[in-house]
Amino acid sequence: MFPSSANSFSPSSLFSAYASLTGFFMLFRSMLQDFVPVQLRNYFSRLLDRFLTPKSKTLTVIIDENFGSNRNQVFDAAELYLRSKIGPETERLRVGKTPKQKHFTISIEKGEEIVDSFEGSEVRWSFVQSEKEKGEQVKRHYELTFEKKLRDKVMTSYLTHVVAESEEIKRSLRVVKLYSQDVYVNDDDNGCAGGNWGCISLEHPSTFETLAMDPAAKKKIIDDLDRFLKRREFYKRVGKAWKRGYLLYGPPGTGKSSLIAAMANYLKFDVFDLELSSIYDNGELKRVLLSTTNRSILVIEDIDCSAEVRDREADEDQESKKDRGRVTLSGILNFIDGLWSSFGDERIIVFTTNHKERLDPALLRPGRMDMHINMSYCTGLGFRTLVSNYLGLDGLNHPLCEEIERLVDSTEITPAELAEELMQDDDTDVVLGGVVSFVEKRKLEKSKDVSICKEVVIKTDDDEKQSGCTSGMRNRKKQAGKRRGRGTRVVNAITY
Ligand SMILES: Nc1ncnc2c1ncn2[C@@H]1O[C@H](COP(=O)(O)OP(=O)(O)OP(=O)(O)O)[C@@H](O)[C@H]1O
Ligand SMILES: [Mg+2]
Repeated sequence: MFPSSANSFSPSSLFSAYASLTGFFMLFRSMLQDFVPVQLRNYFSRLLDRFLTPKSKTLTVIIDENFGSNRNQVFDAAELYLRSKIGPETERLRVGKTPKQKHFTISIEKGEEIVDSFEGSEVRWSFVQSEKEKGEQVKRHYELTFEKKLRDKVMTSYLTHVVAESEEIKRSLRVVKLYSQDVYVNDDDNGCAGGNWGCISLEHPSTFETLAMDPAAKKKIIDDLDRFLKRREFYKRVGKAWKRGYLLYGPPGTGKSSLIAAMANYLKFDVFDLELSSIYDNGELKRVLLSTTNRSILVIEDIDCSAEVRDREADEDQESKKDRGRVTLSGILNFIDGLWSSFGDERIIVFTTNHKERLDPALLRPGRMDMHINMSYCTGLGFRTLVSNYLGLDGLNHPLCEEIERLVDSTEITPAELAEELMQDDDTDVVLGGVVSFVEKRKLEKSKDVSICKEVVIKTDDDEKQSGCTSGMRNRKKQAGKRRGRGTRVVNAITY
């Protein structure tokens, strides 16, 4: 039927060979359709495909936007993670912003590819979005492509890394909230948790960089916070609630509230500002505290000014008389390290006071508050930080700064007072000249004050006892100026 050699091919013989071959395949196909079941036919067709299609060395993982009826956590994590991987080779991006967002949100456009490397291996991401059909929702997914041999590494370590990194990014983008019982706004769009707390965004600009404080003490606090965050497993192992307590004490205007804001901005923890005087009794305290959220800082300012929590023995007497309708120190201690302390995770509790000596020893006993931080009068180094904050100046570069630092070191003057002086004029020389006269005047006043105090020492003590708390926290702040210059000089000391 076929010619024996290539030389003997003629157009007519070729045509007849082609016709008979085609006839054979048509006959074979109709026999196949008539006698071979469809499943077997499909099987052979797939087998043939497998042998004929060249083998791919890569694997592509599809990450859909939704997982069942829920959002797919890996998709959301990839969306955030890939924002940080957008490089100069990307040609099309999407940008957007809601009225409440502070920053633009940038994401990759469909069809764009991003190359990422992880422990020396390369993976490729691309974003795919289906065209919108009538009545259908747009479907979006990421395709993650990598060499097949990397399958285990990508599916375990790499995806875990993507999720962890995205959590970190989320944390850094988070807007910190300030919760209070006195605020009636509770804007869910703003990410406020429910409960009986009102909430606004914490716009306090204080950070550890802007805080005028002894650098060593500042570092100790930052290290302590870092250690606390990393110790989830440790707290579990030793059977302790994952909490940390700080007692901030020192004269008015030395930065206690600023330090709390700096902590919140550093950790991206919300702040719950608890005004004890607005709480009716221990029962309400319990309800209020239980509605606080994880990763938060509970602040009780001027703890010495809550008369009920100054003396626990008196509390106990009162309790025995079934005197209800007030918050007691025992009620608070129960939440610090009593049975109720184990509620929630990653909680920080901060108490502030201007009069540590007036606190109940039960509050001060070792282990109750983990760190006692003395926020004291400004030091020369602290002044240098203020100069950089307020004048944008390296203190070493101005001839007056050295003199002021020396003066500040030997005078009891608060960072708040110096901050006020540093805002008096736009001209740096005028401002610093003003600071010199202000500090010198204070020094003089102080030396006169000491001689007067020596004469009327008993009266002054009484005054001190009566002043602080009875006038209430807010009034006390107004009095702060009058009481400037009192107290011992311990510079930002920390005790555990
Ligand atoms: N250590 C500091 N570093 C930088 N700025 C400070 C510092 N201390 C005070 N200030 C400035 O003074 C203002 C008042 O300080 P802050 O409210 O933090 O003091 P406080 O110790 O909480 O006072 P009070 O005991 O009256 O509550 C701050 O807004 C800030 O501008
Ligand atoms: Mg304060």
